[in-house]
Amino acid sequence: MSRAVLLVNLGTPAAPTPRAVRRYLREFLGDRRVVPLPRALWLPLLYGVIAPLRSPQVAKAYRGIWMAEGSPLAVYSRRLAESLAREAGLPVVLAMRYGESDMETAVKELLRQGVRKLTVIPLYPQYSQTTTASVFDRLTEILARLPVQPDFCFRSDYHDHPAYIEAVAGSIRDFWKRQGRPEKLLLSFHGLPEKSRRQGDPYYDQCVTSARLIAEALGLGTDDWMLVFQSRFGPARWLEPYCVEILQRLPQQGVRSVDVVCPGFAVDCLETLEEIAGTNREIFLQAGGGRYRYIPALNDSPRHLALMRTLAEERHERLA
Ligand SMILES: C=CC1=C(C)c2cc3[nH]c(cc4nc(cc5[nH]c(cc1n2)c(C)c5CCC(=O)O)C(CCC(=O)O)=C4C)c(C)c3C=C
Ligand SMILES: [Fe+2]
Ligand SMILES: [Fe+2]
Repeated sequence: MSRAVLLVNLGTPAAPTPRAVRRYLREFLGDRRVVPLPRALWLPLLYGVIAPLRSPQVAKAYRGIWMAEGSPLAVYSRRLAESLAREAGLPVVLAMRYGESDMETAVKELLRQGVRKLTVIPLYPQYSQTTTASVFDRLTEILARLPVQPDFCFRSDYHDHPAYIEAVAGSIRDFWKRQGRPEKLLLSFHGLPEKSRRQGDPYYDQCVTSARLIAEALGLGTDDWMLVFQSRFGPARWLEPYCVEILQRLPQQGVRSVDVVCPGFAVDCLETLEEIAGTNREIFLQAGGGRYRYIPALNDSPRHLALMRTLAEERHERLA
């Protein structure tokens, strides 16, 4: 029986224009897993206020990071999938949860090619109901409508996998070898409403574990690093500490140089390139900081490729 790997990432607007961003935000923020408010309350607000008001400003942010081949999230995800296909010697398909390269087309195409054993790897190292669970829901929704279903293995998370910890720690080590160490390393993860954590989402705990394991692998002391959360959305309380607040405070505490790494992002995207590498640098320097560096995501590096191979092969063994 033929095997294949399906990598799934979040998805991104088709173009850095208000129109394309509006369409993307409607689909993404219209997902109940992302915003679990009553539809009758949320959809009019999303369609009537949030998407129209937010789109022009977010499109401008995308324009600042757009690459010749497209949105960084799509470009790096595609390159990673292509390299994995070459190295692993089996079909690897990339799909997106929202927007172009939809999951349904990808799954149907693999089945048409005779694939009967499918390893699904959402490109989210830490599980959350807003990301991983939404991919699972969509996958099973697609399979539920098919006459024949493949065996499938679903990688719910890899937050403490030694190959993941080593890939991230190794890339930080490489960076420091070339450019020297900072006074403090910030490990910044995408935020989530605090309420999700209270309701049992394991995301926060997994971020804490990943951060601790990465710091341990680097041999860092407690004062050398800090876990923070970025990309807050809306007025509710999100996971703390907020990255922006820490960056404002650190210079007052005598910390002049920081490096920021985002281990929860498999590839660079709007939230790392525009927010962390762009806006937050200005915030730190304005607050009196001296040197601010962003350490890139794993992207299509050999380290990321090795990690993906390990994850793909482990799952295949179980299915064999
Ligand atoms: C309720 C809102 C949001 C939740 C919850 C959320 C969780 C979440 N998101 C990621 C990863 C990414 N998010 C990205 C962009 C993005 N996220 C939100 C909102 C929520 N995210 C919005 C509205 C946007 C779009 C930009 C904006 O309008 O500010 C991206 C980048 C996409 C890209 O095209 O580059 C990623 C990646 C995780 C991991 C997560 C929960 C853990
Ligand atoms: Fe997000
Ligand atoms: Fe953002």
